Amino acid sequence: MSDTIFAPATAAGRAAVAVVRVSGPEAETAVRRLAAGLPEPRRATLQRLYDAEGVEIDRALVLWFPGPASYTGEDCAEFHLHGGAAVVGALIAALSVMGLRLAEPGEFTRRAFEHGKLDLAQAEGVADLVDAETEAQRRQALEQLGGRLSQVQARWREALTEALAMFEAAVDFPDEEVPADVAGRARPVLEQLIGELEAAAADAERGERVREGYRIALVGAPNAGKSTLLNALADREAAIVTATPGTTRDIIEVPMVLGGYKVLLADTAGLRDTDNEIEAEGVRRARAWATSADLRLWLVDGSAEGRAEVPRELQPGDLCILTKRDLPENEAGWKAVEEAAERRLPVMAVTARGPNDVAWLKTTLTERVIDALAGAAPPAATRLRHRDLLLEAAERLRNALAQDEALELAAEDVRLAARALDRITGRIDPEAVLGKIFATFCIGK
Ligand SMILES: Nc1nc2c(c(=O)[nH]1)N(C=O)[C@@H](CNc1ccc(C(=O)N[C@@H](CCC(=O)O)C(=O)O)cc1)CN2
Repeated sequence: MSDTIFAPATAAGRAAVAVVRVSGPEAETAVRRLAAGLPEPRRATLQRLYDAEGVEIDRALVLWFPGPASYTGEDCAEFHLHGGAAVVGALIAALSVMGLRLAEPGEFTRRAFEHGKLDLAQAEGVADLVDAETEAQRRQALEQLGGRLSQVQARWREALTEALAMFEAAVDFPDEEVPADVAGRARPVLEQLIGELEAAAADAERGERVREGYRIALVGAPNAGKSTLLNALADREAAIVTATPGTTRDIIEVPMVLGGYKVLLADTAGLRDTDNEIEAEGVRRARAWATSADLRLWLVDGSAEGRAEVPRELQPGDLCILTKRDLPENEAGWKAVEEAAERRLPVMAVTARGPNDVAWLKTTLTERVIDALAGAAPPAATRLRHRDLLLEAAERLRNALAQDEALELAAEDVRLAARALDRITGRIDPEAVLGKIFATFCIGK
């Protein structure tokens, strides 16, 4: 199998221009065979491309990036073709005939990682940037690609290396001139680090929300007006609306963008006891979605008789929305206001028929999303993978501190914490530890 890969870099479909990329040792040969010659490095050159039979494929812009100064670190070439599917197909066929192979997903970036052009966190930034649909996602991904997480990781890693050097010096050279209170000196360093790691792990949740969407659940009794409000907020008929209670059974998730952030708004089955197996499953799913959501809107038909049950999923900071404000307010509305006051939930009375009400609610939701996700700076950690590794590192350091006099065991815990941090950027550097010992303590001579 060839070590030289190719792939369309642009999406399939009708487009003015399509880009096909090639990376690997055969890239130069491929360009020479297809075009009249090798263009000057990194300079777009208009060339006629021919297949092995001498049939013209296209008049294209060809770019030549000799390694290692290329995206992947290998010899790379790009063909900027006319966007037709047949044009792309003809070039791909010609490259295949030469023995090059179609790249696997992410393989160009993987090669960039393997050649040290990017670390793992930056590679994730590339993936997130390609997926970015909102401004917030774009900013966050660009920070990660730019090495924000890598830089904080390097700072933590440095502190750990120093702490480890102290422990290892005390273990390996007990008779030398090592400061006797080595563990004592390492303690405040590790304590501070644990705090920073745990704070970054908590902040990673913000990063995950930016990537995946802030989740808002519409909950309440059947016929409270959840689907109508969802449609009004989404500005399209996403959910079926009928007068029959229990119409919505599955969860209807509508992606929206509020204030530059991705939001998932979910209409859920009306909460009630039911013998209908399908509806009961819908209620179970509604409760689960609502529990894990970032914000719940408790909808109550303010014009109804009786008293609406308070969903047990409600949390502090949720909103109570009285619907059908265009109808005369009734007992259900008054009772809900009382319940909301008791729980200190803000109340808004709206009608989905009134565009101003819908706009006002949207503004309120936008403020909530911004409050939750826009910090002073974008989060450094942005994925569950980062969060897990940060928490693992913090946990190892807590163990290290609990080792007390057992320096060897403490050193091992610190080493495991370092390994967890290394996995964030995907690199391991044990040489650095030894280097630090001799640099800081001048032992051995
Ligand atoms: N046509 C095209 N546009 C693209 C890309 C691409 O590969 N091709 N990119 C791909 O995702 C992004 C740009 N990222 C790139 C990152 C590094 C290098 C590169 O050649 N790096 C070399 C040289 C750096 C320099 O001279 O400044 C290196 O790192 O050594 C190229 C593109 C977005 N736009």
